Amino acid sequence: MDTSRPIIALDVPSAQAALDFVRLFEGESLFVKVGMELFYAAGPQVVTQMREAGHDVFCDLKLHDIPNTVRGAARSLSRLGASLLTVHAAGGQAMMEAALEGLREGAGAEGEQPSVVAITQLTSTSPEAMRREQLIEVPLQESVLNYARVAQAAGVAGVVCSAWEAAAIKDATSEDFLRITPGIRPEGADIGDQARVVTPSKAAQMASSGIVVGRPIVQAADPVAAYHEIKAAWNS
Ligand SMILES: O=C(O)c1cc(=O)[nH]c(=O)n1[C@@H]1O[C@H](COP(=O)(O)O)[C@@H](O)[C@H]1O
Repeated sequence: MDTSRPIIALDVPSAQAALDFVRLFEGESLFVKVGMELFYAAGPQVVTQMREAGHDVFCDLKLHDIPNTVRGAARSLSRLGASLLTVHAAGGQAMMEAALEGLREGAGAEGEQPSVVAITQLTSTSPEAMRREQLIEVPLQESVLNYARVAQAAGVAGVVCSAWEAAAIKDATSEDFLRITPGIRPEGADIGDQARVVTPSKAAQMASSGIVVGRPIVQAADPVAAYHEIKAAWNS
């Protein structure tokens, strides 16, 4: 999994819009994220279409339900050819273990399976909102670290977090436990609904294993130029 490429969040409303977008990159292999908006509009085949167009796919459906249901969902998703799949750590260790079982069942003994990464605290969640709405009294980083430890105990490949928490997670888990970080904004870019944001170059210094970038690329006047600028900063 080549995470020297920023993962582009393809938050667009149709398969056609997704295909039109990746065609702008003329032969360059991208790492794209198919999230709820695109997956629910275009169906599972959009993942296959992206694979056939030569791109790696992060399937971001943030599974969060009882273990049996998540196991079935993961089984259904296992053969699409995605490299990464998200679940919510808040669903618990048994739920994350069930996701891994479902993937194994769906892929068969030899089949390639996506790596599972667990959402910790969404990057749109501020420390104040976490305290007020989730009634979590410890500092936000403690909550994220707790989810990371539970995710590691479940056997998943890593977590999704803000770059602000990446170094502490690396220390609390291991170097190879993935820290995928959305909430990326180039200097001066509109933050929008994100709460915990970091620039691409700072994310690299802060021990992120991979960055996820949506609007700063997808809604840029020149998405190819924006992508290459962010990629250069991330790899600097
Ligand atoms: O799982 C994710 O990718 C995710 C987790 C998280 O905590 N925060 C977060 O922003 N994301 C996703 O990352 C992308 C960020 O998009 P932009 O804010 O447009 O860069 C969106 O597709 C979100 O769904």
